[in-house]
Amino acid sequence: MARRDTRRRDEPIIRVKGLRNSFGDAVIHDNLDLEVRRGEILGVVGGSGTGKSVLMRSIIGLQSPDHGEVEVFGEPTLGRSEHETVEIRKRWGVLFQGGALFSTLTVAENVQVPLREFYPELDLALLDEIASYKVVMTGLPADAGPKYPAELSGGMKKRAGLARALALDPELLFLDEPTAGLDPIGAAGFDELTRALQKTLGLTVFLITHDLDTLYAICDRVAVLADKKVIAVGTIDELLALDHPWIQEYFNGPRGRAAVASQSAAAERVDAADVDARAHPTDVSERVTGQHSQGGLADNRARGAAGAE
Ligand SMILES: Nc1ncnc2c1ncn2[C@@H]1O[C@H](COP(=O)(O)OP(=O)(O)OP(=O)(O)O)[C@@H](O)[C@H]1O
Repeated sequence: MARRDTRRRDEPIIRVKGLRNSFGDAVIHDNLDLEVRRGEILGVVGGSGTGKSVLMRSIIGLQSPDHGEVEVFGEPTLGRSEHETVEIRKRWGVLFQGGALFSTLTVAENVQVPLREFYPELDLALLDEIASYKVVMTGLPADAGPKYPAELSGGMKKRAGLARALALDPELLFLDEPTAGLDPIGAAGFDELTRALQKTLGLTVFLITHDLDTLYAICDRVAVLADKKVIAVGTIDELLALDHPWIQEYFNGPRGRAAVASQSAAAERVDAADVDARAHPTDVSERVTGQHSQGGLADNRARGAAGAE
C-alpha cells in the first residue's frame, strides 16, 4: 500500500477554512480555521460541547457543514461523493470515542472491516495475517484476535479500535478522546503507544482530548476551541503566554500544574531510558508496542493524577 506523495513536506495535511456548523438554531462553529502540519501530534481541546467531535466529523466527511472549506492531503473533501474521496479516505484511520467496535465481530474481524471495504480482493489468509500484525502492533496479546469486544477491558478495546484505525497503514490518524475512561497506567501506556507509532510510522495525529497529561506528554501543538472557533494554536508554552481566561484556567489550574510536574519527572526518566536504549537497541515492533518501556511514564502519570486530586 505504498504511495508516492509529491506534495511539499511543509504543506499542511489538513486545512480547514471558514467552517460553519449548526444544528437548528445552535451554531457550533462559525468561521473556524485550522491547519494541521505533516508529522505532528496536534491536540484539540475545549470545553464540553465546544464542537471538537463535530470538527473531526466535518474533516472526515461524516458531517456536512453549512459552509467552509476542508482540504486533506491538499484535496478538497466537502461536497464530494464517497466514491470521489475514496483515495483520500484510504489514507486516514479513525479511533472514535469509546473504540466504536462492532460488538458482533471479533477483534480480528473488526480490524478487517476497513480492509474488506477498500481492498475487497484480499483473500482471507492475508486479511488474517494483517489483522494479527495490527493486533500485536497495538500491544494487545496475540490471542486477542478471536475475542469479542465484550471480553476485553476498556484499555484493550481502545487498543483494538486503534488496531482497526491502523488497518490501512494510514498517514493520518484521528483519535477522539483515546484515554477517556482509562486508569492512569492504561492512559500513560496508550500515550506512549501513540507517540511510538507516530514516530515509527511517520504519522500525523489529530487528537481530541481532555487529558492534560496526554497534552503535555505527546502533543507537539495544541488547538483550543472556544467561542465557536479555534481561538489559538501553538505549543503549550505559547498558549500559556496568551491572556485568555479559559486557556489560563485550563493549563494553570491544579490539574494543569500537576500535569507539568508529572511531565518533568517523566522527561527525566525518558532521558535515562534513551541512554539505556542506545546502549541496548530494540527492534521496531518492540518500539511500536511500547511494551519494553511502559513503566516510566505510567508511574509518573499515576503520581500526577494523584497530585491533581
Ligand atoms: N447530530 C447532532 N445533532 C444535533 N446536535 C448535535 C449533533 N452532534 C453534535 N451536536 C451538538 O453539537 C455540540 C458539539 O458537540 P461535540 O460532540 O462536537 O462536542 P465536544 O466538544 O466533542 O464535546 P465533549 O468534549 O463533551 O465530547 C453539542 O452541543 C452537541 O449536542
